[in-house]
Amino acid sequence: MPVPKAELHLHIEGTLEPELAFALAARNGVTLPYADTEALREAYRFSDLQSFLDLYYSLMAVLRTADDFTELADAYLARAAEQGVRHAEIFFDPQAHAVRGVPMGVVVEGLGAALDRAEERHGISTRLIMCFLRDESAESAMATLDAAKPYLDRIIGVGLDSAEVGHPPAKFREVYEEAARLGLRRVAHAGEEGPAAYIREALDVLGVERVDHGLRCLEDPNLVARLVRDRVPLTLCPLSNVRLRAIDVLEQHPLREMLSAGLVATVNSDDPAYFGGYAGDNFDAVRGALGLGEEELRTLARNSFEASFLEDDEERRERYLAEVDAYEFERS
Ligand code: HPA
Ligand SMILES: [Zn+2]
Repeated sequence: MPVPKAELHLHIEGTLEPELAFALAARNGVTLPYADTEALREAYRFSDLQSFLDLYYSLMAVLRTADDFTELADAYLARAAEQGVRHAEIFFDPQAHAVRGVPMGVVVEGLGAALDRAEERHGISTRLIMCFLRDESAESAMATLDAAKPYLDRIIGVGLDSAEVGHPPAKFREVYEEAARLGLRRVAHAGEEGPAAYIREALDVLGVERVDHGLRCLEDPNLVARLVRDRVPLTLCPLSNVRLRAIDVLEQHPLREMLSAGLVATVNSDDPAYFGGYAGDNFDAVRGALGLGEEELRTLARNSFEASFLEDDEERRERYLAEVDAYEFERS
């Protein structure tokens, strides 16, 4: 069994495997512009974030009913469990569904049905975080937050994703202020393709508690010092970074330097159906490419639970951490 871990950066729509996409397309009478799953996989060659997002949004056309979302989440949880995931904080993109006429309630109820039985079926505790699309307007984000109000018993926080450059965090100041008033946790993608200044802005203006990606913090030593001092976790996604060309090859991923610098780095899968691997695959890939040792892997696993939003269940967090401490790595 792989090392126990929490997954903190996972877009549920990015877990849509080609086989399920075609099955849902057939069920819902949607025609996909690909002959078969193989032809679809051929399209998974990305040059940057936008080239991925174009495909990611277009494939969502197959997700129509609450059952579709239940099936999607259940398939993810089954795969995650095989890879040692014990706790998952799952993103979803309500605006990408609302524009297609699939309302918030359908998405949340559908995902919720899978999450409700995740513990029993897959041994995974879960939380749900809704993301705003940063290339849409702040007004649209605010309307989305409003639409989520009947479902806040199921949603623990807000995030910010989609095309980063040209859409700095400050655009969403009021939305995040309102989210804070509602008692929601706050995270945001920053420093994936955008500059280190966006990471600072996410901290200063949006009050985020965790930074998704945060890769480019290394360009600003003062920012790194601050992230270390305040123990702000970064949810890194190594295979994603290679597929979206944020870095050239995995061997050049700065994860090891980040750990040495004392950053609370975590390893996650982002959009595993598109980027070549789930959480455990990301651990294995960095272990191989960077030659990480047992203590570094244990630190990554511990960090994932420490960075998780399990404050309402500290007993569980302690239990997971004890599992990590007791874990015996296979020598390779
Ligand atoms: O990797 C990502 N970055 C930004 N937005 C996203 N939406 C899904 N995946 C991503
Ligand atoms: Zn992401």
